[in-house]
Amino acid sequence: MTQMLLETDGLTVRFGGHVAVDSVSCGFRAGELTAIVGPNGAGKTTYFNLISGQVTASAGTVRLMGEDVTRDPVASRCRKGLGRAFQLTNLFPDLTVLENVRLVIQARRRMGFNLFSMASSHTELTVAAMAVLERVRLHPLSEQKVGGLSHGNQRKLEVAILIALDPVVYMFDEPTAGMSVDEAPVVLDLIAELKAEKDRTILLVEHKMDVIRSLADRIIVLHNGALAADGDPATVMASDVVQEAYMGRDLADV
Ligand SMILES: Nc1ncnc2c1ncn2[C@@H]1O[C@H](COP(=O)(O)OP(=O)(O)OP(=O)(O)O)[C@@H](O)[C@H]1O
Repeated sequence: MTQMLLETDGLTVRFGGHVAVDSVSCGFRAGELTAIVGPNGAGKTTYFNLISGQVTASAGTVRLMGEDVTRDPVASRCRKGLGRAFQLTNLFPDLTVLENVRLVIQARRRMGFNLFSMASSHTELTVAAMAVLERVRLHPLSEQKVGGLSHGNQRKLEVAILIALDPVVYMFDEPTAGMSVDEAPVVLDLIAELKAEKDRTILLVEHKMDVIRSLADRIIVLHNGALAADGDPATVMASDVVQEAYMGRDLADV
């Protein structure tokens, strides 16, 4: 059986008396893109926050390649291979697009700053950073300051930074939100390329059905914080649970 890269087991968080994520047990395999769907307030973002470490679990576990990371802070999970697009954008607005990506590659390789100043390593890092920028079609803007980028290009840069980190688990929160119609396909094609690499797993919180249809191998549905459905897209989309959830009726009646 393909290895589970990420697993949550009984993952739960309570905010006061409210259970935002309710005992979610789920495994994510290499080569699989899982869309996480559900109505507003279902717990999708909170589930992502629990996995990436922004929110601490009240109960349950998160395992990354078999290792329990439930108590690890965000940065530690990131080093161990968990990559979430927005959390990584500690972008330096006064540095260029290229410099931002180059710093991430440098940090990943744990090279010292003295090495950075050496011409050979600097050139090698630049080549690697440019290759990443070409993948997101940002290479023509490599010398632009990040602070001056359009919203769509900043989102692309988030994806570039994520690729530069080379995680085993990619987490995307509505990756094309706010992008123009000609910008979105670049990011969606890139996610499809990452999926084709087969040795990663990709989690996608997404509301747009056309995006889900084109990319997802599997859909999980959260409702009131709990796992309401899990399976292949055709079956899940046709299920009562999804039909009812998206029509806003109470799932308790289904
Ligand atoms: N820090 C918090 N403190 C208190 N309640 C919270 C907190 N974070 C989330 N919640 C609540 O948990 C529930 C789940 O919220 P969450 O944002 O995860 O839903 P979602 O499925 O991502 O919704 P949307 O699609 O609107 O983004 C909501 O009722 C929300 O109000």
